[in-house]
Amino acid sequence: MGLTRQVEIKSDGDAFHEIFRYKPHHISTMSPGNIHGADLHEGEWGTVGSVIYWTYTHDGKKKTAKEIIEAIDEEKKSVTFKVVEGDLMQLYKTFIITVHVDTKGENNLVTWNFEYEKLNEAVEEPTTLMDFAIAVTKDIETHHLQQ
Ligand SMILES: CC[C@@H](C)C[C@@H](CC)C(C)C
Repeated sequence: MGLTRQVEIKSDGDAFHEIFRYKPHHISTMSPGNIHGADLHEGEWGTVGSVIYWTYTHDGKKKTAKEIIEAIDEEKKSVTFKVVEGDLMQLYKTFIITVHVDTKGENNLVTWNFEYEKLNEAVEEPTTLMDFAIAVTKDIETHHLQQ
């Protein structure tokens, strides 16, 4: 199962990619209502295999997610996170999040992609988490435009 949403940002696409690759721990200052922290548990920032522990508020509830960076494509400016622990694992067998920035045109197009398997048919599509990702995207854009 998959879910994809795209949103244009007016701020610099390379800077946006850098945030999710090298500085996810900066997002809590840019989107404090959504992201409370991103701690490096293993490896180095921005490397495949590194493990990041997120604390965030989604649907009004405090949640956590432990994610491994599974892939980084510098050329395509994409980062792929595999969720391995936390609230999402109570609903989904697997959950993979890819964030990609297309900086070709004069605008920058951010694409969020969720690939997931539900634990059972009653589990809903993660549309509110996608809304959350878009909200975080816009907060990062606002922060970068203010600089
Ligand atoms: C499911 C945990 C969240 C905090 C993941 C974030 C990107 C990896 C969020 C912005 C979708």
